[in-house]
Amino acid sequence: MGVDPLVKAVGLTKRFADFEAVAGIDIEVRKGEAFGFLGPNGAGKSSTMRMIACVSPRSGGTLSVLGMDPEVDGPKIRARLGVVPQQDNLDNELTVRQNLQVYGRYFGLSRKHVREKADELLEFAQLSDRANDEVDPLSGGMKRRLTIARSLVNDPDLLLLDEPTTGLDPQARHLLWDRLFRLKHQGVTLIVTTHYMDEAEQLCDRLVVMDKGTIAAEGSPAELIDRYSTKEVLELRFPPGQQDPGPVEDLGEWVEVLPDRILVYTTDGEASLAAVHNRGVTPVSSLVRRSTLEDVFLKLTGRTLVD
Ligand SMILES: Nc1ncnc2c1ncn2[C@@H]1O[C@H](COP(=O)(O)OP(=O)(O)OP(=O)(O)O)[C@@H](O)[C@H]1O
Repeated sequence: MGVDPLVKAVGLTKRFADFEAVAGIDIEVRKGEAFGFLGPNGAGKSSTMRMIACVSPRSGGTLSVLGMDPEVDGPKIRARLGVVPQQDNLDNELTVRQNLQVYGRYFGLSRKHVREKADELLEFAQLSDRANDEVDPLSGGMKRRLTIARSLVNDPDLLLLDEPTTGLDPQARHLLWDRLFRLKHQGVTLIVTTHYMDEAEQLCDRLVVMDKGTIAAEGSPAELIDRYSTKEVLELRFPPGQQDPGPVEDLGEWVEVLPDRILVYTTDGEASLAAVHNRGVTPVSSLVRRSTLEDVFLKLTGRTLVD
């Protein structure tokens, strides 16, 4: 017998006037997994997250979160969620520690409990040495870690993260992923939205590829790559205006022509590259790499994730 999913949506829809931002999606998030919504800006990821977070009513379909209906039991559900919004909304006039403590008090937790929890979370967020500093001068990465720490004050059953690393530099992103990875290993169920394929690959056990309010595909990162792409990709760059795919069209299973490069989808990148050279075709540069979720998105939609 299966365990009931923490989130179950059937035909979930969000309309703004006559525009359908979420066009009837079905999802199931299971306990303990890291579930992702991968898609470009405007795909409907945040709109979906806001319905799950019980801050935006659905326009149609059914939705169950932690076994309850957000329309009926919004406050009860919210008390058991941790929410990391796209934009940090920390209180800049309070110290790092006070941000955690004040938030904990909202949940009606005792002062003693909140004090101990704050110490634990400061350590987790690697912010113990900044505990008494104000929030404003912190780096973007530190602020994000504090927002995540704050979302954990009530020991949530489900953590929702909307674009957790957008705007952070690579080092800050890796540090954040490491923290989220730890949470995952502690058994926290995560739902993440992202338009970064590397983030989805790093964090998600299972994800849906979202585009224009609908779900284009669902699976683990490896399954999706296996189903919608080839093992390897040969990237070729040509001088501006010379992106004619003709000479390489038959060197892989299929070829995608982007404004700045040609992608040859192939089982053996080095063999395809050798064939390119044998034909006397000379790209400015070439690269053989493994397939990623970006390739999956391109195959499914004909567009790239990040413009
Ligand atoms: N309050 C609103 N009123 C009208 N349209 C909205 C509103 N909120 C979102 N939309 C539209 O709904 C679509 C989906 O937006 P949503 O924010 O859910 O996408 P997203 O995938 O999360 O992208 P982003 O990462 O940019 O937030 C967009 O076209 C957006 O303009």
